[in-house]
Amino acid sequence: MSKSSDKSHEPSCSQCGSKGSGCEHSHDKHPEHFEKALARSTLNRIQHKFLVMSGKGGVGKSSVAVALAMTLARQGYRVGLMDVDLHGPNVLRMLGLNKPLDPTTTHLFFTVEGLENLKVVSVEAFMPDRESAVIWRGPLKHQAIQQFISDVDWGELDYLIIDAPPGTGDEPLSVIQTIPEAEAIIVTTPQEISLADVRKSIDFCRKTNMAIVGLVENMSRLICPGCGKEIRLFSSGGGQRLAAAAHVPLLGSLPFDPHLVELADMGRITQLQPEESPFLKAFGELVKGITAKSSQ
Ligand SMILES: Nc1ncnc2c1ncn2[C@@H]1O[C@H](COP(=O)(O)OP(=O)(O)OP(=O)(O)O)[C@@H](O)[C@H]1O
Repeated sequence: MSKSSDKSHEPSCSQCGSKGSGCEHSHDKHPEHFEKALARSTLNRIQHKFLVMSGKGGVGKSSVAVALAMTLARQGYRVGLMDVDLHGPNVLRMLGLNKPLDPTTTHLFFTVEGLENLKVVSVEAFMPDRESAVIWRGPLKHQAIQQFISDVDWGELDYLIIDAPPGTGDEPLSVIQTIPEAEAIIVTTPQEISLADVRKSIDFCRKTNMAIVGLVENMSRLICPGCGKEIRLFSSGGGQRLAAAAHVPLLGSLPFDPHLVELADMGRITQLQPEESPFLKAFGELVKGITAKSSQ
């Protein structure tokens, strides 16, 4: 089959299933059908979709999403990173992607120097400046998330990592509606106040039929740079207890890492190396667990 006649990647109409001009339904009258079909055609070319979420704010969702995407990309996987934390997007800042996206570009994603197999998309790229607040209600957020899928030229991907805002509101719900096969990676810190909110995230996943890949406990301990002794910053073992009680796997416990804060603040998170960063080092095992599960 010649390339030009290959319609396998063209979206098919959600009403009749025909591709391209073979469809008799009016998509001018119902553009949402076409948008949905376009999103589905894009999603069919992405193997695994993970939503990084938590009931609690500030537990390290973005850090986990970025480090996961970075580690997978370093291992040679084709990775997309999509920031749907519409009110507090941090992904571009952490990666030092400060320049506005070229408005004439058709592919609508950023690439990261040295990690050309990592594509990054964030609402921040479309705001007039980085200080502008997004003041949107649910339907607009839903539309934005759908367009992040349908309008971005993601191409073939092994993994799409989606960074969600805290809680169980519009954004994770829109992700599930747009990407029903998305699976959750839930981030918590060990203290009870965080675990209580995370139980709600687990309940959210169960009520919406979203599969849970597992739980990640972040900031579980500090490794003293002087003597190497482990210091428990918060109460210990919370992630493990919650994982056991909720019957979800504990994917890993990530240590507190001052290097991470420093480099993320400077927009140089890609300079983190597992040899110097206990946080990134712990991702070695975590990614092994995730890739093993996703290849089953
Ligand atoms: N393991 C860690 N060690 C040290 N600092 C960390 C760790 N994880 C996250 N941080 C720091 O904590 C802060 C919050 O992290 P991050 O933005 O990833 O959290 P979040 O859950 O995405 O936040 P939000 O709820 O606002 O979206 C950042 O300054 C980040 O550098």
